[in-house]
Amino acid sequence: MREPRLRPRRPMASLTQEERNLLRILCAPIPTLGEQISRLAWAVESLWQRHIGQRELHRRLDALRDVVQAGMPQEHSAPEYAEAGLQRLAEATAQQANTVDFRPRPDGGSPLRLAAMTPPCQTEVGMRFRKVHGAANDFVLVAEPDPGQQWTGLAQALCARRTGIGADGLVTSTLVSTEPAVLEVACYNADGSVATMCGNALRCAARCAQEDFGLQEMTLVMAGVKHEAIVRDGEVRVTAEVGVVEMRRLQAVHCGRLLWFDSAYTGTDHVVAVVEDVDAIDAEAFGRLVRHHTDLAPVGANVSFIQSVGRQELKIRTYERGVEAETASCGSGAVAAVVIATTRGLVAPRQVTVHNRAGTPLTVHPHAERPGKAYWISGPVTTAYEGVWA
Ligand SMILES: N[C@H](CCC[C@H](N)C(=O)O)C(=O)O
Repeated sequence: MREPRLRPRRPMASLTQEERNLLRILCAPIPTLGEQISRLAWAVESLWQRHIGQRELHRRLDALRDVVQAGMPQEHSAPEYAEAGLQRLAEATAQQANTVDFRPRPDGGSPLRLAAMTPPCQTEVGMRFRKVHGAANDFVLVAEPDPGQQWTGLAQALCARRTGIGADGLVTSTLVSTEPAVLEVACYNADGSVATMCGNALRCAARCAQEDFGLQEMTLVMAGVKHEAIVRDGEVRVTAEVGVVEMRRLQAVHCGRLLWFDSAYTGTDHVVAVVEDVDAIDAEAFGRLVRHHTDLAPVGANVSFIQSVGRQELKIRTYERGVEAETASCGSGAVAAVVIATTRGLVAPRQVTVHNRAGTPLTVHPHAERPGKAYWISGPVTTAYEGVWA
């Protein structure tokens, strides 16, 4: 009988890491019944956390939303609410537009005559402009513009930071009547798109109307919507209308955590997320991703991150659609932030100070006659310089 040839045993130390791992698995002691039960319990628990837990979380959030909605007017929870809201806003807009008197005035002060009286923007050397900013949201403002001018391409050229004047947007302002004082104001984003509402642009237009015509109180019509404006004590305030508000409009993942964005229409589209620390957010990169979120397609939205920093105080950062960058402040965004913060119970429905990147806070307070439907946005406006675009 042949002797079995025994291979010399390799000492453990000479085994490779892979072999050692394999050995550990093969030689693992059979788990006791107790261990088997606890492993099963662990698997069930992690399954619950991952799937059922999420569902439970959503159930609780929905229940919470039901509680919040129970306190809201009945119509807000109906599915038709969003559509009805849009309809109401469209009607209100049409109505408001109709009430602006563009007809020639009996005293002969027709809009045309007024425009002829005011300094036209075109000079022999080029187009006169002012560089104005409302809490560092900066604009090229053209007063009494040429009515035949096409603005899309020109807005892009003027707003270009390296090759133009550089601004977040272009504002044109035309005096329509003096009694009552009404101006037609248009705002174009830096990419040439039309902004249907821009709180800071309106504030800048009001300041320039005060400089040009001595007006202190006036109506500004932007995209067919009337806004009240008051220039007083170094502050300029304008009104913003609030349309549809939708809580938990969309969800996005930030640093592995789910973040809800609520939306509020304040003349233009805004989505707002409440975060613990606005400074820890890359508002430019994350804002851009959310702005292009499929749930917001095709128009997208302005994206704000807000933080509660005390009683009636919020901190905000805003990525602006059309500027396609983070801006230093945003008026309609501040209103959207206050609307959402009020709905979520972070602030009371009174005046709120909104601290922005500019370090020049805007204050937002409910319109006394239309609480919940309109807000005042106040803050300073500065004319940096004037020039001629040749
Ligand atoms: N900065 C503006 C908002 C501009 C909105 C614009 N980016 C748009 O939605 O097209 C403000 O002070 O209200």
